[in-house]
Amino acid sequence: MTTATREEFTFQTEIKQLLNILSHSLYQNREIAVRELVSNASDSLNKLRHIQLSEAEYRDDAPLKITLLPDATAKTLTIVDNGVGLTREELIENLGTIAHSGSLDFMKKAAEAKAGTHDSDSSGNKSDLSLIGQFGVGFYAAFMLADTVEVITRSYREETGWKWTSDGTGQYSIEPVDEAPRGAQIVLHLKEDAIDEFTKEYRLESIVRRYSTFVPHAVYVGEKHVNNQPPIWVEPKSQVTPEQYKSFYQWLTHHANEEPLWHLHLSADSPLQFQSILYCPPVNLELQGFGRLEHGLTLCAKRILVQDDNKDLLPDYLHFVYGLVDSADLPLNVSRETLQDNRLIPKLRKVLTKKVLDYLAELAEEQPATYAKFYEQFGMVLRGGVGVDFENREKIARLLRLASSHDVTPGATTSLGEYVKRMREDQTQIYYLGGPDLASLLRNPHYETFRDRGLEVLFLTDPVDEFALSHLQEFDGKSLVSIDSADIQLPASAESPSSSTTGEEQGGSSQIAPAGFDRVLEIFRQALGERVQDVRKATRLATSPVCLVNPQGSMSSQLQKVLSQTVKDFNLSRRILEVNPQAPLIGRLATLSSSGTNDDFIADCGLQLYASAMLLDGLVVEPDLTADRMRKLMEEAADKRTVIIT
Ligand SMILES: Nc1ncnc2c1ncn2[C@@H]1O[C@H](COP(=O)(O)OP(=O)(O)OP(=O)(O)O)[C@@H](O)[C@H]1O
Repeated sequence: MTTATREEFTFQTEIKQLLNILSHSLYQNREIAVRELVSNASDSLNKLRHIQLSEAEYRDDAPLKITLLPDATAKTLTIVDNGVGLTREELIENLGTIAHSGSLDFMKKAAEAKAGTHDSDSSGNKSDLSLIGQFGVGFYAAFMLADTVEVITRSYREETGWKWTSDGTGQYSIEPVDEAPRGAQIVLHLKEDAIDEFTKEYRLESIVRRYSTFVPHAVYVGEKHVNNQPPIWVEPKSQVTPEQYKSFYQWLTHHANEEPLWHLHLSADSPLQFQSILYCPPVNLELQGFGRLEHGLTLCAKRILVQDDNKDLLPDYLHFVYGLVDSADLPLNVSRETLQDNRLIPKLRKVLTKKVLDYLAELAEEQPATYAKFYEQFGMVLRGGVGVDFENREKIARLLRLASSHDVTPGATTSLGEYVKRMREDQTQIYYLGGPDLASLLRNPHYETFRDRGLEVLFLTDPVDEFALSHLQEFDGKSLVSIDSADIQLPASAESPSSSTTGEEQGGSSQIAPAGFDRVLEIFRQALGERVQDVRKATRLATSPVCLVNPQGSMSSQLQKVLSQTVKDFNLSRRILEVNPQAPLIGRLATLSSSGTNDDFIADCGLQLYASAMLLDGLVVEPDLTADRMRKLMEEAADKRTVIIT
């Protein structure tokens, strides 16, 4: 018999806010309250099972189970488990403060939904509140159904129990009780409008089937065992119906009414024994403004849950994959802590990663439309793997989809494999160019010669793709080069349609430079000084007067631009200014250079052409000097026009 008496406590402020949202705004989602309470009961049974495995004194013969007991007369629904239970301190700590991520996450989403920041869900047309059901609301969901909630509990470590009571407004009380079986009974004193629905056994059965079929413990409604299906991941693929795959997905993800984009059912016996079902959701919630999802994979040992959010079983660039992995090679009493040192995990990760990447390659080949949908949603995450997973980078590179000059229809993409198939026989490099959008890339001076010679260029409008390709360096034995770099080698077979654009270095006929061209180069060189590494005759321009080339081995312009915006004190590499002797402006400057009086004007043109070329790469240099020079050049041009008129 305990001597302590009833004590009153006040909820943490965040809980008061949470309770307020729950009891008012989620009427249509309130069946998830049952899911949350069953899930908590299941967690508690998992904890007890783990303790029983390692500590003999807590073992007994009672089967672990969860029971839902509706009582229409008492207007209650009670969820009973014989798990670990809670001590008085645990009641205060766990049910009086928000210390766990699920409820906090929920609060954030609910606040966003209220503010109308998101207006569509995964299917693109329902209210955002349905999305909220995907986040663990936790124990407080009980107040969606109940006016008053009682928790009668006894911890496995104690002889006597406790009763926690609250009406969900601001306070709760705790008092000792003598008679309490081990575990917890959550008694929901149902709200008037919930009594009818949540005291009907058939209704509760259907909720349990919908949300809790795969809970790894027996769930009863009254006397009836409701979730008595075998775990589908241990069944042969041929025995599992599409409906079962779907409901397992919905159970794992909490994404009610959603079908996965694809699933992968794996089974292996040696050298590793495991079964697994992996799923890809149809949409990437991270693209819809939700923060990074941290779900991980569910890990089981011989069908018994070990961890429900293991993030070591797949690399980060596959973190969008949901699923379950069950291995008989894993000891049952393994804990989160000892798992980190378990040598099986890296082995499983290696196999699972390979299987997912192989499956994606197969999907791309056999169901290109589904793969395109997948890539649209998750390509941005996947491609990050090129830079971090050395072992699989070629496999990931094969999965990339990029825009290309081969087909410039907006949205059209190609793969590196397809590019290589279209390459000329004597082409040794894969060409790419980064820029802000397709329209600017098509107008980029560097592209001119490739366009004229019919050489395909990959257009990278997202710097992440460029980072991926620059990490990759090579694909299928061909080096990947940005066409604004000096490392470019054009195939001899790609003779320009007009011999004038074929450069000396490429083995074509040399461009005939007008008299005075060398003098122009000299004046440009002097004017630009340290700004550039060199000024030289262009070998790759058709009509533009100049272009800036990145010296051998340095980063592409686009990457430098991104880094200069993000890295403090980033030094742009000095580039080479290539001057096109065939451009009318350069021809005219060459003629003017015969008289020394035009040197200043030619120097100004050189500086201005350099500033404009940098501008095309999105970089603004010396804005004050550039603006002054522009004004001066315009004044000169205006004066000339005045002379002509008068
Ligand atoms: N039936 C139960 N038996 C024992 N402890 C429980 C039970 N239900 C809840 N708890 C305790 O209360 C805590 C808070 O539960 P709640 O459902 O709000 O969050 P959670 O399950 O920890 O987190 P999340 O919902 O984010 O996964 C749990 O972590 C657990 O310690």
